[in-house]
Amino acid sequence: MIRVKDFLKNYKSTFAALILFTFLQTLGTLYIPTLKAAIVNNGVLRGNISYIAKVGAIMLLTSVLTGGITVWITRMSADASARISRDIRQAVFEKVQLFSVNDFNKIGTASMITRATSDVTLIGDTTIMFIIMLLPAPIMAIGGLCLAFLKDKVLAMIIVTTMIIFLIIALLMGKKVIPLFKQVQIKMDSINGLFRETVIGVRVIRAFNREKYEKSRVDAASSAYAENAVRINKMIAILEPIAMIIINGGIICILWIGGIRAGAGVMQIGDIMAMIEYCFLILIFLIIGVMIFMYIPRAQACAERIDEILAINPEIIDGAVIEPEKGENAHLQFEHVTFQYPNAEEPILSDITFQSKAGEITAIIGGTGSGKSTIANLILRFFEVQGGCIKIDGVDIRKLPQKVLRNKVGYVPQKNFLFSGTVAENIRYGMEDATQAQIEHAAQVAQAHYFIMGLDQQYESYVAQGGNNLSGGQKQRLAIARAIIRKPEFYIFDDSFSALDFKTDAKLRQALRNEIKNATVVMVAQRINTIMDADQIIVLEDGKIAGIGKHKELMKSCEVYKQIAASQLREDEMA
Ligand SMILES: Nc1ncnc2c1ncn2[C@@H]1O[C@H](COP(=O)(O)OP(=O)(O)OP(=O)(O)O)[C@@H](O)[C@H]1O
Repeated sequence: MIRVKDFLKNYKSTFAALILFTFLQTLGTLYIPTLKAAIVNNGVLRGNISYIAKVGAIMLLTSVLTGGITVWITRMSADASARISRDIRQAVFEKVQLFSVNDFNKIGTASMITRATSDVTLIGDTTIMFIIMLLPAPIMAIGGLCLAFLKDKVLAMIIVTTMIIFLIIALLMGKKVIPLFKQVQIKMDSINGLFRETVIGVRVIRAFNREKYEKSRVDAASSAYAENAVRINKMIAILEPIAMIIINGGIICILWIGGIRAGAGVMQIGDIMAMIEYCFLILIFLIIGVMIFMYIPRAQACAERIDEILAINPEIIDGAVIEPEKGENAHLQFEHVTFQYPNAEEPILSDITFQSKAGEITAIIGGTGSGKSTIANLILRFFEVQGGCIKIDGVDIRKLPQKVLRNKVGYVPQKNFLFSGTVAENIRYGMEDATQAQIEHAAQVAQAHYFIMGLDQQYESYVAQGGNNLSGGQKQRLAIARAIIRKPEFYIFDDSFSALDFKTDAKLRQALRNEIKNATVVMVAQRINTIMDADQIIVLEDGKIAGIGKHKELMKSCEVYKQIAASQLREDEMA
């Protein structure tokens, strides 16, 4: 199983180069106070101008080199951060493409979005902050202390003491802040979830005047997030002045004891200056390091959340049969299919058996919640059956690669979903290389051409995300055109004509008849009028087949069908 840390391993050589250059940059930074001390001790105090010029030139060169290295490190690390985030995001996206609906439910849509966006960014950013801000801290501390001990052991001990005091305070704070950091992304999940719901459901919220209620829910989630952030920031805000007090305390001690030692002739003025700079550099780098260190558990939590996605073994696995052979077998067969949703107490479908030949229309009708859409979803293998099997040309669909299976199907879902883009792009979604003529033909069959021509920019008119700038019937017709353009072997219309008026419904079915001659059609419907001329009608009741046959047969033999018909048809139509 691939994990987040494996993506970091791909950048081993970049990290090695960054570590090496960070080491050189830190040494360069430390070398400057050493040179300054030499200038003061041997140049300024002795009036040796040529020494000042010589060492000054070395100092200038060191500064330029260190600056150059810093620019390189910043550029390389930003580059690596962006690439790491890209790699992780791509892997998450690829993995998610294999998920069944159940697999999606294990994480939840809102959390999935937070993980694929802000969690990934945070991992990339923290990796880089780790290299350019945290890594120099120990190098600076060890290098700085070595140089300090070489100059004067007593003053070096002052630096050690300030470091220890600072680290104890940082440790105590870390214990409080780190758990708060771990909470941040979880709180972000709930904000994302609520925002998503309120944006998608904005019309219902307004229609029911529930803005206040929704606002209170969003406010509660945002306040929880803000509270957490405020507590973190308060801690960090305290850390900085404390660190400055410790640094300045250390510098005062160095000046005081250094002054006494310089007076006694044990050390020189330049060395005291160098010690002050070492103390300052070590502690500043330690403060930055500690702050970044506190971010690491948050990034770790993000990595664990992404690992959770990458670790999910997709419930639905591809089979190895590439193409079922067409023979004597029915095009579509359901054999004693039983299905139960996860966490449901009872099966939604029990012992469903029927078959359909190429060129036939099989309609499914039944009460709300009787399992009609579930049958459609099972053909597409969005879920796995628990008992029996579904066959295409005699081959169990579990033996087919999902791509092969779904390439055969033109699916019009119950909830029509369109993508942001143009009308033409939305129809072309069914067939990538469709020509304009094919697009227009599909739209004509779907009875969409007329309304498209009435739009401002016709086939180039803009469709908003989810198709929100179109009416229900217009969306439905575009979704039908998107399925028709595929010229598939199977059509699944899941209650796809419900938003159409009777006249358009009839015209569309007439046009479809000619278009789908050799295809197998499964048509879920609520209206008897829509399915009356189907080759076979399956009547579902509580997930079981209550009757199967043509309209006239069912009107005689199936009580459930008769009841549905009686509720929808006039007496003369019933007769
Ligand atoms: N993803 C799911 N998880 C759990 N239960 C589900 C899920 N989808 C549907 N169900 C349940 O399965 C039953 C059948 O749902 P299905 O959508 O197949 O009914 P339907 O006959 O198409 O209904 P309708 O005509 O109202 O669309 C319902 O009781 C529903 O609550």
